[in-house]
Amino acid sequence: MKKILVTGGAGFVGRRFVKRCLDNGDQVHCVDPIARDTGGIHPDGGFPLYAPFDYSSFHFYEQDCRQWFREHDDDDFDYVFHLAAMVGGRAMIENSPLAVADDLSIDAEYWQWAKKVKPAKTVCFSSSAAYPIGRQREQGYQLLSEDMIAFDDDIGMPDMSYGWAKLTCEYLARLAYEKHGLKSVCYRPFSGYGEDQDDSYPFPSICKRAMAHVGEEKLTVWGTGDQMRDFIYIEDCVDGVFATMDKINDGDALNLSTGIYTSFKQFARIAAEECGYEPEVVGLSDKPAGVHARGGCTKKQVEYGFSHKVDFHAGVKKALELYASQTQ
Ligand SMILES: Cc1cn([C@H]2C[C@H](O)[C@@H](COP(=O)(O)OP(=O)(O)O[C@H]3O[C@H](C)C(=O)[C@H](O)[C@H]3O)O2)c(=O)[nH]c1=O
Repeated sequence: MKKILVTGGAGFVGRRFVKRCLDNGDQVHCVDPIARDTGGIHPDGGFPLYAPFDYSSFHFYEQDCRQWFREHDDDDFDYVFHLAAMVGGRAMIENSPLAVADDLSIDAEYWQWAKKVKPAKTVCFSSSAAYPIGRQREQGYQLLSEDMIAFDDDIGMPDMSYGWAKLTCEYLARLAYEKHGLKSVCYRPFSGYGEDQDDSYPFPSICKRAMAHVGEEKLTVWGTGDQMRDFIYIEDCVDGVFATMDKINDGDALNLSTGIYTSFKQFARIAAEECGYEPEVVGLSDKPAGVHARGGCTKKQVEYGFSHKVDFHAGVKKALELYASQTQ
C-alpha cells in the first residue's frame, strides 16, 4: 500500500486521482478547503461519481494546503499529486486574476514543504495555459509542443496570472530537482472535460445548454464560437499520468492532449445533434473567449507510451446521457 497525498483532491481532477489511488489499494490523504468558485465538492455527502468514505483508506482534511503543510511533516509519502489551485473557468481567469495569483503562493509553499519532508515523487499539475499566447493567435497558431517552453531561452507570455503561476511552478520543480534532488514530473493538460465538471467550464455548460434549448433555432456559445480547444476526457488524463509518471524525474513537462482542434461552434453542433436538433450556433461576443486556438502536440506523449482513447463525440454523448438521467 502506497501513501499518497492529493492536494486539491476534492476538485474535478483531484476526485478522479483520489478514486484511482483508492482503487489501487493505496492510502490517500486528500487536502482541500472546498474554496468558492473552484468546483471543489465536500466528500461528506459523497462525490458525484463515488463515495470516498466507502474506502477506509481515505483521509480528508478540509483545509488550505498551505496550512496543512505548516501542520504536517510526514516524511513517508510515496507520491504527491499536487493539484491545489485557485482556478475556475475562463470567467475566473479573466475577472479575478489576483485571486488566481494565489497559486504562486500555493506552489512556493508546496516546494518549501517538499524540500523539508522529501516526498519520493511529486506529480505536478501545470497547464497548457503556461504556453506562450503568441503561438495561439488566429494568425499563425500551431500545435503546442513541450519544447516551446525552454527555461534556458526566451520564454514568451503565458495566459494571464494563471499561466504565470503554472509556468513558475514548473520552474520551481526543475530547481527542486537540481538543487535538492526532489523527483517530479509536470503535466500540461489541455481542455480536460468530464460529466462531473463544474458548470463554470464550457463542457458541462454547453452540453446542458444544448439540452435546455432542444428544438430552438439558435444555440449560443461565448466569443465568436470559432475559437478552438483540444478537449481531452479526464479519464484519459488520469491514464496518461499513470502510464508516464515514473518515466520522468527531473521536473520535465508532458502535454495531456489529443492534438485535435474542436471549435465551440462544432462542439455545440455535436451536443445539439445528440439531443436531436440542428440549431444555428451563434457567438455571444461580450463573453470572454480566451486564446483563439489551443491544441497540444502529442509526439512526446506517444514516445512515452500514451495516446488518448475517448473520442470527443463519445464523451459528449456520455455526459448528455448522465444529465438526462439526472433530470428524470
Ligand atoms: C463557460 C463557457 C465557455 N465557453 C467558451 C469561451 C471560451 O472560449 C472557452 C473557455 O474555456 P475555459 O473556461 O475552459 O477556459 P480556457 O481559456 O480554455 O482555459 C482552460 O484551459 C486551460 C488549459 C486551463 O488550465 C484552465 O483551467 C481552463 O479554464 O469556452 C462557451 O462558449 N460557453 C460557455 O458557457
